[in-house]
Amino acid sequence: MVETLRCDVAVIGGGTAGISAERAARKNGASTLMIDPEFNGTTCANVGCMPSKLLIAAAKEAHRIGQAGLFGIKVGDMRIDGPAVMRRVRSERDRFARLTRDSIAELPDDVTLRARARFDGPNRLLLDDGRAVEAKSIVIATGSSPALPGPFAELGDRVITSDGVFELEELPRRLAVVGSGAIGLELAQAFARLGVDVALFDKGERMAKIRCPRVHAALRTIIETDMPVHLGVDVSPEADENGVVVRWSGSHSGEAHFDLLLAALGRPPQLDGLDLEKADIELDENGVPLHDRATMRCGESGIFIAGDVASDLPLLHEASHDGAIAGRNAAALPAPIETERHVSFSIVFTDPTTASIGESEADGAVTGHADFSDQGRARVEGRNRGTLTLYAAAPDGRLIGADLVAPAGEHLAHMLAWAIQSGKTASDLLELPFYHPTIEEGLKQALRTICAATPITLPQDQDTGTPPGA
Ligand SMILES: Cc1cc2nc3c(=O)[nH]c(=O)nc-3n(C[C@H](O)[C@H](O)[C@H](O)COP(=O)(O)OP(=O)(O)OC[C@H]3O[C@@H](n4cnc5c(N)ncnc54)[C@H](O)[C@@H]3O)c2cc1C
Ligand SMILES: NC(=O)c1ccc[n+]([C@@H]2O[C@H](COP(=O)([O-])OP(=O)(O)OC[C@H]3O[C@@H](n4cnc5c(N)ncnc54)[C@H](O)[C@@H]3O)[C@@H](O)[C@H]2O)c1
Repeated sequence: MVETLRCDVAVIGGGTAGISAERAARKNGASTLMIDPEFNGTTCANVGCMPSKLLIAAAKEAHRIGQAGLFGIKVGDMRIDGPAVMRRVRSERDRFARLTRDSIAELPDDVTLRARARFDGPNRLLLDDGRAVEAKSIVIATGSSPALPGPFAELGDRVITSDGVFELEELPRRLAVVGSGAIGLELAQAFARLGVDVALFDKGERMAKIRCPRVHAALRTIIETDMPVHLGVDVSPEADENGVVVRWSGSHSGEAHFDLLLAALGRPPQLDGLDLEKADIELDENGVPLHDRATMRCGESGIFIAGDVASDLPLLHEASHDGAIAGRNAAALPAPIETERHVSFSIVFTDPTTASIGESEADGAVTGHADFSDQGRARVEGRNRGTLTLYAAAPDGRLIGADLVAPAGEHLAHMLAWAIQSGKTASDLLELPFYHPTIEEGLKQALRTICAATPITLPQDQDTGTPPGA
């Protein structure tokens, strides 16, 4: 006889989205169970956001020291101690991971189930420990995992993904990075700035899904100062006695030798083994349950989805928001509440920072540009590289999106995302104070272009001149 556990809301997956869903469901009065085979802390803490930012922090430091000469400061020979760099990445990473595990350990005892779950019906799950769970509603929060297609997988120990890269004891001498999305770009630049001989490849023509050609061209120029970039190429990797030989063809062709290949080829949702055919929900062409982003509900069912597995915006803050929405609505079934979603934005932690916010050059959108190569504060700091394109709706001049690669880009991206979500126009922003001398002043150029291109007026009570270097 199968032991069957019962609850109001069962959550499959104990990562960021699952933890948030369980918390929201319990807060809304539901009895909950959260199921995960490991409860090993989140992807973000173990192999995602945090270790990648730790590696980038080391690279940034090395780069800054390398730039010291620009300011007349002589620092002598810099030596990068690769094993020490990787040790700090891991020890700080382990601390973050431990904190996420501690927060799971603090949950009431009867909430967590250490097992792998699969559907046995729309309201029933089977666990790999032989037990079953019956729930009024179920939240799928199983995350995503790195893609490693055939020719890459065949490289054996000569290929790594983001799951293994932070375990390297030593920095490789020569590294091929295939995939110029967020993961590939961030890690390629970090390793290059730590002295690794890196080359970056992508079958596509656009890095980090940047929409504006002008911003993309600036990004490419910046990345090419750190490494060769091969876009629009088919990559054929092959293991040899010294490492990996990479041959490429397409927009151009060539061959080069590396010690290791980092595959950053996307992260498909983790749906294998969930037996979704028994869940009685509709799937899209990629097998992802169709769902409404306002409720995270799958059709009219009692099943909800949250985080990377939903394949909407595989980002940490979205996973956490998805989870809160799904958990609350799973508890509120059958009366889900619609939530207006945040303006979308993604920040890629290159130096300078790359970001895409909101919508792009939709029909009739007006664009404004700002260039940071001669911007005052950026020049003062020797960080004067990058450009920004703002998109505004015509004819009202309401800001709808932006693409940028710019110094202080993560802060500009937040300001712009908040302004867009608040429905501000270019003119509204120009009425706000801009401190001098700051990187933020660089925005004025783009905002003024938008005012000039739309019927909205430049604010009458503001100076339209520019302080030195603004
Ligand atoms: C290298 C890297 C860098 C990143 N950097 C950033 C960044 O800077 N900013 C940002 O916003 N995002 C970043 N991300 C993305 C971010 O980490 C993810 O969007 C986020 O962690 C997804 O959370 P999740 O809850 O969906 O998945 P996870 O945290 O992976 O949780 C999924 C859980 O489901 C469990 N599970 C799977 N199958 C089953 C099953 N059948 N039964 C039970 N449990 C199951 C797994 O064990 C896992 O614990 C990065 C990702 C990577 C890889
Ligand atoms: N800073 C951040 O917020 C951050 C950082 C890292 C990751 N992430 C999240 O993780 C997700 C996954 O990141 P990712 O970079 O792996 O995926 P991605 O989908 O962003 O990029 C994958 C890239 O690999 C290329 N590619 C795929 N197959 C290829 C092949 N066979 N040969 C050559 N190129 C190939 C694609 O053209 C694409 O440019 C991102 O979508 C992002 O949401 C976010």
